[in-house]
Amino acid sequence: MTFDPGTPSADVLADDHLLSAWLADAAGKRLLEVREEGLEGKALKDAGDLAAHTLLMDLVATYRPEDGVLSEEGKDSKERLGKDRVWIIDPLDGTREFSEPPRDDWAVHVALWESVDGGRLTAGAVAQPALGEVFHTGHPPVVPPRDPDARPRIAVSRSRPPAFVEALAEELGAELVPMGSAGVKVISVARDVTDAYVHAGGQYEWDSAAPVAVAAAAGLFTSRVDGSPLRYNQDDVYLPDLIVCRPELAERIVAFVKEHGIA
Ligand SMILES: Nc1ncnc2c1ncn2[C@@H]1O[C@H](COP(=O)(O)O)[C@@H](OP(=O)(O)O)[C@H]1O
Ligand SMILES: [Mg+2]
Repeated sequence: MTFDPGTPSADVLADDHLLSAWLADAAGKRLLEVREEGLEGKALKDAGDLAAHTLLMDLVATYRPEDGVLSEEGKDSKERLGKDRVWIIDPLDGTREFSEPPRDDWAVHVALWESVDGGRLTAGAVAQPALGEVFHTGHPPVVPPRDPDARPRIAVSRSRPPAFVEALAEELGAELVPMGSAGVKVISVARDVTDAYVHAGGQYEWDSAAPVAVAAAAGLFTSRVDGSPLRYNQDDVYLPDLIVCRPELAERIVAFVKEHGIA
């Protein structure tokens, strides 16, 4: 049987924060079901991408029919560039890890960009279905304080860690913590599993929009690696690098990149 997300309550429908969380949760539950269908490898990855994308497109069209959409798995209609509200969605981030049960480092990303203040993320949710958790801007994670003398931890890709992050870790006396999914890495900072996620070399708006919305709502520092703001709903959706970290680490990380670059 295919998972039925039901209908969001009136409270959820009236609030973009809660709706983003509801959408991410629904797609996550669908993905848990796909993971039980006996598929493996590429077939499992493809089935997951398609099931979560199809469900989210249906739900956004039903509950926010006027809004634009940018999804990793959909064709990019440039109509979104004329919209005041655009949902930026990665139906399954960490596809590789999704296809390696029982790994839990994969996520569903649902963000809302609005044209206010020159354009910015206004709501977002990251579901980690295998943990049974949805992190969202309606009730942002509370980042616990950390001993300033503790060794910093930096989240990196488990399959393609950028070389410069190793040099950065050495400079900061930090340890690298490999894991899958951009969303899981960003949220690991909010959960105090790590203190920073630094990435360069390639990514797209959907990989970071929802996680960055949640991180910013939790009071974390977010920027491009050169310290400039992350911008979303652009014509070109390639957004190859980012920093998400505890505010107290930001200056040193940006200074390191300025001095050494990312080559
Ligand atoms: N160099 C690169 N170019 C393009 N996308 C990249 C990338 N490095 C990471 N990503 C994307 O960022 C997400 C997290 O990757 P990683 O786990 O290696 O950090 C993945 O998203 P998807 O799983 O949605 O494809 C991956 O495709
Ligand atoms: Mg992704």
